Amino acid sequence: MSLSGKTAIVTGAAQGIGRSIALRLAQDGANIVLTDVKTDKLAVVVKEVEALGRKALAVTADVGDREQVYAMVQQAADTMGQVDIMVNNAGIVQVSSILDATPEEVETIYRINVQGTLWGIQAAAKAFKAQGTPGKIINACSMAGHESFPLLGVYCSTKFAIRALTQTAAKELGSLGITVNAYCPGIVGTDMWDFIDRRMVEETGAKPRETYNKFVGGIALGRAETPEDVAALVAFLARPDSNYITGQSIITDGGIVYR
Ligand SMILES: NC(=O)C1=CN([C@@H]2O[C@H](COP(=O)(O)OP(=O)(O)OC[C@H]3O[C@@H](n4cnc5c(N)ncnc54)[C@H](O)[C@@H]3O)[C@@H](O)[C@H]2O)C=CC1
Ligand SMILES: CC(=O)C(C)=O
Repeated sequence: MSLSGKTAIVTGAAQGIGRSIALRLAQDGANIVLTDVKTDKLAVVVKEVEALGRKALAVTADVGDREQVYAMVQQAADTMGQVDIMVNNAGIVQVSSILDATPEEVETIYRINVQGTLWGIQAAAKAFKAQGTPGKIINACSMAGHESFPLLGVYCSTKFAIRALTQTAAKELGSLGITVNAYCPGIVGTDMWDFIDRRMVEETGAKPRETYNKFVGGIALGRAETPEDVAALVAFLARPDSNYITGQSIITDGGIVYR
């Protein structure tokens, strides 16, 4: 119960990795503010958090909209009394070649992945500062934030950007007692990978599941990552054990990308 009495905000918490992070932080004692654009699915995760004996608050918000992010963090602080941990998990993927990427696609993914993370860092850091408390900011990066992959170039560039934001925020906020780190998963079989696999079929003529299986086949530990594997790293970054770590984008991919 190392997070007992703490409040964590998790964005993109309605499903996939965000849901698992919310449940793991709740198991570790934290009350959870869950935010996403999928209101119905959020309601299910609220019940799951409450079943673990923690308080849960769902706030529908689009992380790409700065005002909505600030309002969500304020609502979290007002309802829970304080916020201590911010997990900027929400993100989307796109599959297109460098030659085919369109302005609309690029604008959308940068608005959600890059600006969404930036607004989350800003709003959380300002809340910690106003409270006069230290805090932990934890961003979703990817192994694709360390190495780029064909047809995922624009997505990878957003994750490289998140690594840069993580380093800079760590340098700027360290004197306030705020740590800023990122988790970098590998191949996690969520809706995101279903989408990547479908688009790879369209783009390359690969058979369904062929791209996913090829990536999984390259993992040193011999299996795909689970959302719970990712949540375990996030839980470490959220608890005092990681207090002397900041500015790091830590790979958890079972052995694909080595840094
Ligand atoms: N699945 C994977 O293999 C990997 C995922 N990641 C990252 O982990 C994070 C979570 O990914 P998954 O759970 O796999 O994806 P997912 O697609 O299953 O879930 C993403 C969640 O984010 C929410 N979301 C999307 N746009 C939003 C917005 N504008 N505002 C608020 N919420 C929004 C969605 O509604 C959804 O609930 C993402 O940042 C992703 O880039 C990183 C490496 C690998
Ligand atoms: C989805 C993702 O982050 C990959 C392929 O690394």
